Amino acid sequence: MAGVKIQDIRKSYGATEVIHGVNVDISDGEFVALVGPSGCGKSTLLRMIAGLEPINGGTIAIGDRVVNNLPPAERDIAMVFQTYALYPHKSVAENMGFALKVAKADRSEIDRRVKEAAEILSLTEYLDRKPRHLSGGQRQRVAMGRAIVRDPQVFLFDEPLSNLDAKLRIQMRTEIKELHQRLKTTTVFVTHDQIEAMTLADRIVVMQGGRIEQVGTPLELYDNPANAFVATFIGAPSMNLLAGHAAGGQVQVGGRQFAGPGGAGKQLLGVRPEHLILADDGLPMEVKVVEPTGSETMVFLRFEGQDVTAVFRERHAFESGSTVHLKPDPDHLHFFDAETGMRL
Ligand SMILES: Nc1ncnc2c1ncn2[C@@H]1O[C@H](COP(=O)(O)OP(=O)(O)OP(=O)(O)O)[C@@H](O)[C@H]1O
Repeated sequence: MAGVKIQDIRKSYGATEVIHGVNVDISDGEFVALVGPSGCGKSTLLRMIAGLEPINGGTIAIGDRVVNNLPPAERDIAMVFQTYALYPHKSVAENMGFALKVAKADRSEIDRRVKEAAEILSLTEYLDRKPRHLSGGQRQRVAMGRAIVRDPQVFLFDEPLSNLDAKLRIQMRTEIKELHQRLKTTTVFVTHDQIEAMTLADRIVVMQGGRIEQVGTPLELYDNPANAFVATFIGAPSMNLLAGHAAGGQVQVGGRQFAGPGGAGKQLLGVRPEHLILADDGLPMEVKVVEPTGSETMVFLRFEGQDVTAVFRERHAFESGSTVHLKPDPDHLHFFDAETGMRL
């Protein structure tokens, strides 16, 4: 096994630079998720680790080998794609063993490894089937099986769950997590789904516009987002950002004062939906839509021209159009500079 060290990596397509000097140090055995909105460069970064895209600057090392100029086959990695990329005319067993066959491994060794991977992934009874006779989840497992049999130093996943329906996605997410707990192979997992990143990863790299916004454990990002972008990207529903004005150590929002971080001028008061409390001295907000999910009540509101979301553990039957008073929990406030978005 091996870690992955990414140092000052740059990537351009023609004259346009799309990755602007990225640094990430992934430990041996760690599960790291790359997240960010569409076009932020996460797939490009993954493909550079895989050797599928040339690098324009910086170095990538897997273990103690700099791999910049090594072709994919010599990097000791295995990649699982969104489309699974299975051979339609080969059986599950042939798909899973193909890379070993190409590498001229012994027939008995291939059989042994394929059987072992099939066992881990509950695919044993499907080994003779063709991919078209499998469900989406089973195909996904074959794609993972193909990666496992090679026993690589690093697994690279490029949005592997995005073709599955919601229920299967959650099931496969758990399977991937169990697999990682069992094999402890260093993993880099690209997704645009922050929940997937939160639930799977040891650490998350949040990207935007070809740059890293923040790297941290899921709860570090949730509790201490470095800026307003990370604050709203991590967590669903998103953190509310209320326009405020800072002076004399206080931040004024809607005529109420909150103990702030200091400074003067425009600031954003960040509060997560679960940290809005019903209170008579709360901020007056207009109820737009109420969504009861059974386990909780999600409420969409308007406050001084801004959209606000609140989530309650209890059931509430608020009338649409009515006014409720909600107070940001003083123990869970976040403040950001309104101009730069940086945490204060
Ligand atoms: N072959 C290419 N030629 C030119 N520009 C490209 C090429 N491939 C990607 N890009 C650009 O590079 C940037 C990063 O793309 P990338 O696919 O890595 O983003 P992403 O974060 O993975 O997005 P998505 O979630 O939509 O897949 C985008 O602006 C994209 O338009």
